Amino acid sequence: MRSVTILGATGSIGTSTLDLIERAPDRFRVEALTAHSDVAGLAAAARRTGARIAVIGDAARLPALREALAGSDTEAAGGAEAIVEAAARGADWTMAAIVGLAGLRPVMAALAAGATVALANKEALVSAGEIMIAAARDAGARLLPVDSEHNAVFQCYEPDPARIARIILTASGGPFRRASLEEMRGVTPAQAVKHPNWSMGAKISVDSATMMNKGLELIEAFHLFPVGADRLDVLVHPQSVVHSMVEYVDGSTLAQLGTPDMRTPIAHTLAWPQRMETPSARLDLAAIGRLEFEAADEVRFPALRLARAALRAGGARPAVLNAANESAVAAFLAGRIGFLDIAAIVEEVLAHYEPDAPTCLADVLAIDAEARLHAERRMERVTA
Ligand SMILES: NC(=O)C1=CN([C@@H]2O[C@H](COP(=O)(O)OP(=O)(O)OC[C@H]3O[C@@H](n4cnc5c(N)ncnc54)[C@H](OP(=O)(O)O)[C@@H]3O)[C@@H](O)[C@H]2O)C=CC1
Ligand SMILES: CC(=O)[C@@H](O)[C@H](O)COP(=O)(O)O
Ligand SMILES: [Mn+2]
Repeated sequence: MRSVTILGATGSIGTSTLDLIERAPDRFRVEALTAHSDVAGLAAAARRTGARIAVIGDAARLPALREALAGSDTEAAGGAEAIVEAAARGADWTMAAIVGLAGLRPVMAALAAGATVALANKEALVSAGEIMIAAARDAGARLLPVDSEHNAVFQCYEPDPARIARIILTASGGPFRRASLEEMRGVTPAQAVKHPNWSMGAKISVDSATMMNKGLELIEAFHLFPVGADRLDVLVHPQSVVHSMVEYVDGSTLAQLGTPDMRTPIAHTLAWPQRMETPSARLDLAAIGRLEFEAADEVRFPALRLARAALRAGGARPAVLNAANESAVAAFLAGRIGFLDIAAIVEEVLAHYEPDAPTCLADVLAIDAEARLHAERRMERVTA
């Protein structure tokens, strides 16, 4: 029986992971579940799975969690530090599905404990790339990619960069794939979170709409698959059926296909190196009929250009890009700035804040905090 921990258990990835685990109670035992504010969702999941500990990040909600878990065998804890401690308990397999840089310290703690970490939380790897990869290597921990594109590449990847010509990340193009810049100017948060193919949390849905998601994924791929930035490409594929491709020097291109259901890549990391059954709908290519592909447009989607530049520049640029983007997306979702302001704010922060490359986790956290202050100052100007 394998022990599992789910960081971000109440979110879109977290609940898909729980769904798989709860279908196979004889194979998995839940060590820890964490959430930020959703006490009811966390307590219900802990009761269903018999989790050893449930942690709520917002410490003010710990009394409510204790009450919701009264009479159960699950221990309750609260606060950001308690999430890090839960991650460090060293489950056999840990799902990293906290959204944003808030997930970085828990991921690093899980890696330091030598866990196998299934990584959905791309923002952590984007910001702390080299530091996280080195930490995993030093602890003998394993990072398995959950993000659908990276999981697809992982399934097609022969780890010899000399054999790989290109890694091609597919992108749906998001809800505004065909929209003009003028049309995008006035879109609302409700329109932006309506992804055409995937059901996901609000932040990543907005990232898909700006295509910053694909930019973050380029940086994520750079760290997971060391073939060099020049061999990473993006291709728009509106159906999200081909999840990504690896082109080899002999002209072979391998792709992984499936219906857009994250339970498939999650199950791949949960059972790896074996396979397990999932309830994901099977692919019916005859019913789909045709698959379409087109080039990405970095003029209408400047976030992609900014992320590519940050990837090429390296150093602190990806951490600054990510922090500014997280701040701007939160402001957009709160109705404080417009949709096109997101990339504009990120570009301005990148232009005015150029710290040295981080060499440790504390550096990454400091750069992240400072970049958010820069973004906040600029957003105050936009909204004044
Ligand atoms: N959804 C998807 O299909 C995919 C997601 N990803 C990545 O996976 C990650 C999770 O995405 P998704 O599941 O969509 O996000 P959701 O917003 O649905 O869920 C986020 C989870 O993180 C918790 N959380 C939020 N803020 C904090 C915080 N400050 N401290 C601790 N926990 C926190 C939430 O708790 P609470 O519910 O209490 O707020 C929730 O459990 C993201 O990095 C995303 O980019 C990658 C590929 C696909
Ligand atoms: C499910 C998943 O992995 C998301 O990252 C998804 O890829 C988002 O779709 P976009 O291709 O629109 O960014
Ligand atoms: Mn993805």
